[in-house]
Amino acid sequence: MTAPSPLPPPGGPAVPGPCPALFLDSLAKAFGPKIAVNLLSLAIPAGSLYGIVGPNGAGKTTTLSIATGLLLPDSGRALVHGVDVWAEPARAKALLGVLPDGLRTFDRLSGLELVTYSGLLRGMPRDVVVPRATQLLHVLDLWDAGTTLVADYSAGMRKKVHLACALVHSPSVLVLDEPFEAVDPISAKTIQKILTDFAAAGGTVVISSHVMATVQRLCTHVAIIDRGRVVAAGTTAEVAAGADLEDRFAQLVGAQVSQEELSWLRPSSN
Ligand SMILES: Nc1ncnc2c1ncn2[C@@H]1O[C@H](COP(=O)(O)OP(=O)(O)OP(=O)(O)O)[C@@H](O)[C@H]1O
Repeated sequence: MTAPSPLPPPGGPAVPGPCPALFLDSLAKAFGPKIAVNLLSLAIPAGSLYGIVGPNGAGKTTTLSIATGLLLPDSGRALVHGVDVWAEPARAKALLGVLPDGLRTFDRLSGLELVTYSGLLRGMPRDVVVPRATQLLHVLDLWDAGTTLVADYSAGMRKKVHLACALVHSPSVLVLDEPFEAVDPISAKTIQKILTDFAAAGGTVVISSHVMATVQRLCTHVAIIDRGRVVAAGTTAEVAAGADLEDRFAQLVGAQVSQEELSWLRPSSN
């Protein structure tokens, strides 16, 4: 077995150009005694499709929430194309499209109403937002839901309609927390194509995911987060180092599949 090549330093490789699309600078966040994000730094290049992976509780959602202005850090900065998310929230948020984890939204609306409302909130004219919302609902296979309220959507449908809300204003940087969770395989492929096309056109996509095969196939770059810190970051090929990303992940976070047997877990005979 060949030894894996040395990893690029945490924080990622040198970024081409003067200004990363998203720059996280020494972010820290604690919830009481729990340190969720521990001086985390990461530079996400413009035009990249950047995967953020890590074990449960590693701090991914907390990091992405800070990066998108949804959660105030204890210290550190997050810059979107050089604009400080906390110093200039309106300017920074205009550049962002966000799919937060466990989003609570105005779900007593139909899909068309919700996506249209998102665009209007972003200051888009109605005659631009309605055709875009309509097209997004068709592409994401939600149009047939018609007047069904988002509150009555399935989990996967909700994920897709919130993705449509994140896309409708055509932002520069998309930050998507678990975009493929609960989504059917055909819709997942559609979403992957949307994201790949968006990045090819110069947009930047940041996704968190637990599906290593998808991250390895889809993402140009990846960061592995563990205990609130970046343990590896760089191009997907650099981080995978010729191995399966899943194996590298396990190696880097020191995780092992539990061998403990649940001897009591047997189909009962009566
Ligand atoms: N609002 C909160 N109050 C208290 N603790 C929190 C809060 N949000 C997150 N935490 C804690 O911070 C840590 C990081 O949580 P976070 O949700 O960022 O992890 P994650 O990497 O997104 O996990 P997962 O992969 O399971 O979604 C966890 O230990 C979690 O319990």
